Amino acid sequence: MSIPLNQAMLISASGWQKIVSESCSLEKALTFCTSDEQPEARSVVQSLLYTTVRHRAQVDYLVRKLVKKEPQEKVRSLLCVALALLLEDKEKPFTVVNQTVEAAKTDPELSWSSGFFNAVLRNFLRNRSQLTAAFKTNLSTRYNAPGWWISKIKRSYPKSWQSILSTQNKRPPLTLRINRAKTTVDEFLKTLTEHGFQAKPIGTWAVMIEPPCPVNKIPGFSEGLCSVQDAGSQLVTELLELKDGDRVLDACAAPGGKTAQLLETHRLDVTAMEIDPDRAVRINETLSRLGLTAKIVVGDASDESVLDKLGEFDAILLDAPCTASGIVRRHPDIVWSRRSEDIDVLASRQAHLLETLWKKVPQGKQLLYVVCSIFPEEGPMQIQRFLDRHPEASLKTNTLSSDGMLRLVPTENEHVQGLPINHDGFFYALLVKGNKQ
Ligand SMILES: C[S@@+](CC[C@H](N)C(=O)[O-])C[C@H]1O[C@@H](n2cnc3c(N)ncnc32)[C@H](O)[C@@H]1O
Repeated sequence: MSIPLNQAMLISASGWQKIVSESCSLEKALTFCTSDEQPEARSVVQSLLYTTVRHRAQVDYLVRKLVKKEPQEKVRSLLCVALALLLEDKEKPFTVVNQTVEAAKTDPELSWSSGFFNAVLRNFLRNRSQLTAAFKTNLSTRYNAPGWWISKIKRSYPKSWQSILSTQNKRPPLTLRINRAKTTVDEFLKTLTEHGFQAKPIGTWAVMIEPPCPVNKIPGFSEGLCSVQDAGSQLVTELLELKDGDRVLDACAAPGGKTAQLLETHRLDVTAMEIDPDRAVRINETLSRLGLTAKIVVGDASDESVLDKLGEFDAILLDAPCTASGIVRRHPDIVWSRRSEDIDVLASRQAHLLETLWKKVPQGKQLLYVVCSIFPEEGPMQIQRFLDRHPEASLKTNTLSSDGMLRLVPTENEHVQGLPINHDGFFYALLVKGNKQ
């Protein structure tokens, strides 16, 4: 390990404090408490913070049970990180206890409490089975999500809500998109095997590496032979019907994963639009590594006057801003940072984007609507309302979806013909103007 565990725990505790008391995102907390110059230390802290957020409801429950008086914020944070590490079971329990005590001793504001950590953590270890058995009696501690989130998934998916919630609380696989412009899946798998990696195909261009590893260790990554992308997110080019020479608008493009995928698939003239200038920079970074180019425009895709300056397009991709309820495996803090009111707010932004972009779709051409959400308001309900308002619009069916709407819920092993095996939650709808089927 690049830094001693006790130091990593102390740093993670400061990040955890930001997440809990300032509702800071995991990504921001990580930037706040670690530096770019120490990538290895950052990756240890990142792993500790992810572990703690994946056990958030459980560690909150344990603190309530094990500590009579609400501890000070800083004490509480280190305790949460330590309890999450014990629940994760990757380190020896007494290593975790000792390292927590060491961490407290090295911090002047915590040194008085080293005995407290020792006592609380040992108490947890003595009563572990009884305390953790209680997790199962409450849905929030069972699935590590707030009550409203669980009720929402339960109402939306009455048959599969449990499997969705438990998949959401697991670590995601490392999935790559193979760059078909430069190699093939078979060729790439061969290279991986030769370098001692375990990998398997899980979608047409999707390969999963087990166990996950830093991307700079993957052979061919820096040469652009592959990119990191969930298998569920890779279906854009299977759905949108494109040919070389087409002009495509990728309306909500940053960080450019799908822009790159479009350009790897065909010789296209792509305009990648993004409202956030900082995020737009990332499109360029994504494309440069792969040796690809697109016209990058910083602007609001729901502003007709901005769109009018861009000319005509043969196809439009709208990968709309959403609650991201489908990608909780990769961003476990989402369940805690989202509020139920966000769903309607985002659904109306999506509807506005759809309305404006639809005007730019020529007769007989397509718009592919995508969200990485599994909430019906952002998916099927959104599209049904759109179709009700637009008699000239229809859904295009395809081999992956018999009604033109593809609803992917997060799964680890579902094997439906044509779809990836292990993927996050996504929703796709392929809309066509004027061509009723
Ligand atoms: C789901 S992400 C897109 C992911 C991207 N397509 C990819 O595959 O890498 C949505 C993006 O849309 C941007 N966005 C939100 N509202 C927008 C708007 N009105 N116009 C353009 N971009 C917008 C967000 O800043 C965010 O970067």
